[in-house]
Amino acid sequence: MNILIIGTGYVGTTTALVFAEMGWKVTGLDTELRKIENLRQGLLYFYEPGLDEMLIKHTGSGRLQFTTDKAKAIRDNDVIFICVGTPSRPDGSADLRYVQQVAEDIGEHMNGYKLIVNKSTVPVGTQERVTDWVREAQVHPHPYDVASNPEFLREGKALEDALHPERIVIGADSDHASGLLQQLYASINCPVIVTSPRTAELIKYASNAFLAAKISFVNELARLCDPLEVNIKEVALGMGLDSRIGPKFLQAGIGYGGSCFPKDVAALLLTAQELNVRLQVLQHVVDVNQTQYLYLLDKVRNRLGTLAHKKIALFGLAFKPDTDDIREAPAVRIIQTLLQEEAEVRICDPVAQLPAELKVSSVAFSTSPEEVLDGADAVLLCTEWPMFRDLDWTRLKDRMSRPNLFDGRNFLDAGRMTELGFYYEGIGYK
Ligand SMILES: NC(=O)c1ccc[n+]([C@@H]2O[C@H](COP(=O)([O-])OP(=O)(O)OC[C@H]3O[C@@H](n4cnc5c(N)ncnc54)[C@H](O)[C@@H]3O)[C@@H](O)[C@H]2O)c1
Ligand SMILES: O=c1ccn([C@@H]2O[C@H](COP(=O)(O)OP(=O)(O)O[C@H]3O[C@H](CO)[C@@H](O)[C@H](O)[C@H]3O)[C@@H](O)[C@H]2O)c(=O)[nH]1
Repeated sequence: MNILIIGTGYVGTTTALVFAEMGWKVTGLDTELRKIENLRQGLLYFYEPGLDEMLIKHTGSGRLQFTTDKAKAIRDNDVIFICVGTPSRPDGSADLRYVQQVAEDIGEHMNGYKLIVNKSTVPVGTQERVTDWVREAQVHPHPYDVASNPEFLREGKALEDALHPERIVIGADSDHASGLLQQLYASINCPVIVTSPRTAELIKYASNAFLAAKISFVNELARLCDPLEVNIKEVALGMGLDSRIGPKFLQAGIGYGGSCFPKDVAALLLTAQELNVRLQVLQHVVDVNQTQYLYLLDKVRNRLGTLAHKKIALFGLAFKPDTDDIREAPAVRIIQTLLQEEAEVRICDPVAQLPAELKVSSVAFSTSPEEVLDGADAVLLCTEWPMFRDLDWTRLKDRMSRPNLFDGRNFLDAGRMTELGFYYEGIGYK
């Protein structure tokens, strides 16, 4: 079977590489020529550890090629994975315009049986809509199946997650389609759930919503830990050892960001609203997350008084370590609020870049921690890049005007930082 991956973003590129690694012949298709030209030369246009080596390996092995020629790519391949973006519309619903475009392209150019697999995160019922869009665009009636195969990889760990997933979910309404998909994934050793497309689509949203809920739960609890003078990290450790709870996603901080949780939680809430079902827990998950970064800023204000004309350094811009992605990053919201309050902001991140709207005179950017700390009234740690733990904090302290350290990820050792002479506050952790 030849595989076509449509959309060469995080998910598409990783999926293409993983199938090439499994020995399949894979083509990556995108509308953006610049991305395709880079990928052909073995160059990634985003930062994701491990992907570049694998890209060079497989563009060289001849198992992986990239193109912008959709008609030929659709004709030449039997299995087509849709990996395009499904961004939020202003009302929070998932914008399916790219999925629809791809479905129509497939319908128009198909020349025989195709297995169309949707990997993008899409609302329940999308498999049926894709089936219709393909049929309506067909020039000649060719047979096809549409299956759902949601992706669970994390940015920063994309390759590891895609090569060693904890489960594969296949939503198909034909044995032929689910059989082909199981054959494609045969060399991956993990539980495979074969279910209906609607169930598969909901499993994806439910998983992200639950993980987001874990984070908001622990974040809210961290706010209680502060006045109780209890350490949230120890509470989370004690809770997480119960296998029914588990230790992961109990790290309190400034809230979740990224291209998935905020968008997918919003889309699930909208689906429920359309069906007159109230998802009250999930609504509260959003409310907590939207105020969590402000909680850190309250701490800074309590310490410094007004933020106007204060020099505030931020360590970390990306929504999490090991990525340059700043979509919905809490750090960006923090910077916007600091600017509204007329603070002077300096930011250090090893790979993420400032977005155009933050390239203003009161914002300075550097990859050097020393530089951003010069004369600072406070430093706010927003992304737990390992490099921030390994810094010579004693030396850094001397560069600051006042050694105030607000750790938005509870990443540094509070005791050690206090011993070094910092005023240290984390989230539910001192
Ligand atoms: N980023 C993640 O970690 C992650 C993980 C799991 C699931 N998802 C989901 O997977 C989907 C893709 O996410 P992503 O982060 O890879 O998106 P992305 O924005 O990085 O990439 C999407 C790609 O699709 C291309 N594209 C758009 N329309 C096209 C068309 N008509 N034909 C060909 N290419 C087209 C774009 O140019 C872009 O390169 C989303 O639904 C997302 O929610 C993302
Ligand atoms: O204990 C935790 C764990 C995470 N986060 C934050 O949560 C956000 C999301 O982190 P993570 O889930 O690691 O990254 P994503 O790449 O957004 O991956 C999520 O979203 C993807 C897209 O749907 C899914 O495929 C993944 O399974 C799901 O983990 C980040 O801002 C983290 O800082 C916390 O605040 N506390």
